[in-house]
Amino acid sequence: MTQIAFIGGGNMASSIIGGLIKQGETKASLIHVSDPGAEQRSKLEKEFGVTTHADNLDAIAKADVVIMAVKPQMMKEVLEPLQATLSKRQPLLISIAAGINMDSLARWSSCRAIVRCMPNTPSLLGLGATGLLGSKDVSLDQRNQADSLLRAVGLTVWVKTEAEIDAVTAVSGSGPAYYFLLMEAMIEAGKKLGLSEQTATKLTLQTALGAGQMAMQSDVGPAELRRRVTSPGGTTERAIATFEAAHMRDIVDAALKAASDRAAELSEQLGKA
Ligand SMILES: NC(=O)C1=CN([C@@H]2O[C@H](COP(=O)(O)OP(=O)(O)OC[C@H]3O[C@@H](n4cnc5c(N)ncnc54)[C@H](OP(=O)(O)O)[C@@H]3O)[C@@H](O)[C@H]2O)C=CC1
Ligand SMILES: O=C(O)[C@@H]1CCC=N1
Repeated sequence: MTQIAFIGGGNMASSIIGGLIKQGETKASLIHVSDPGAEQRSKLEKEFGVTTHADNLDAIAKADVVIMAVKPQMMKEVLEPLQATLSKRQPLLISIAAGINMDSLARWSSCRAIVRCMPNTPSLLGLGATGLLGSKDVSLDQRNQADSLLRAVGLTVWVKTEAEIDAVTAVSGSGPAYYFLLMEAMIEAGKKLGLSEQTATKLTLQTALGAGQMAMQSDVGPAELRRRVTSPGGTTERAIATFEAAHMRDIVDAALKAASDRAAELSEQLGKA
């Protein structure tokens, strides 16, 4: 049975661990997590029943799959002390870090089989979206292993280049935050129009859920679904005209370009180390 080590047990690791266990993809007893925070370790143990370690080497001792879930800025200093062990054991190394390229991961870990992936936090609910990219030495079995781990927590999409991983980061890795921002803004606007915070929140969240489900289940695209809400001469038309006049599409375009550029910039800066 596949033993999985998570190096770093923060937000994204917790979302994936929670998803894996809830979806029954793996048993908690097969998951080892290392994190420097004693409080964080105890939270992970209580919440998910996984085994935790303060020392990263203890977490990877028997791992078949090592999932690197530390901040990009920490990756080099976390991987290098593990290099001798990783080089000897050659587990499948999966990195979820934004902006750390294959070349850096290979240099710092000495692993041959590497999968770079970009998940997102709704993985916790089994509703994640993950883009994956395999190194040339990843076997078909290892690709399938990475795919089934991430598929257990949502949708998976394989891409062919690191630039595409940066684009995935901009669209779906960071994406939940954009929707949360829109929700925050709608709640505030609803309050200004006289709704209580509780009512504005309930309506906003249910509308987001409904719109998402409808877009997923519909045989027509978002543009047509939007058109069906927009009665000629009605209320939606005025709201949409206001968004368009404020160049909302240009704002979204610029925001996603900024996220993707930042991933490439991190890759360049941190890869030099
Ligand atoms: N959050 C998200 O939505 C997404 C994040 N990612 C990627 O996931 C990675 C983690 O991000 P996120 O979960 O948000 O960040 P967090 O800060 O929540 O998690 C990182 C964890 O790593 C721990 N850590 C720090 N130093 C070490 C070390 N030496 N050894 C082991 N663990 C260590 C941190 O502990 P402490 O806090 O005590 O320093 C923290 O608990 C990043 O690379 C990010 O790019 C990818 C997709 C989406
Ligand atoms: O903000 C970040 O850098 C990470 C990567 C994608 C989502 N969170």
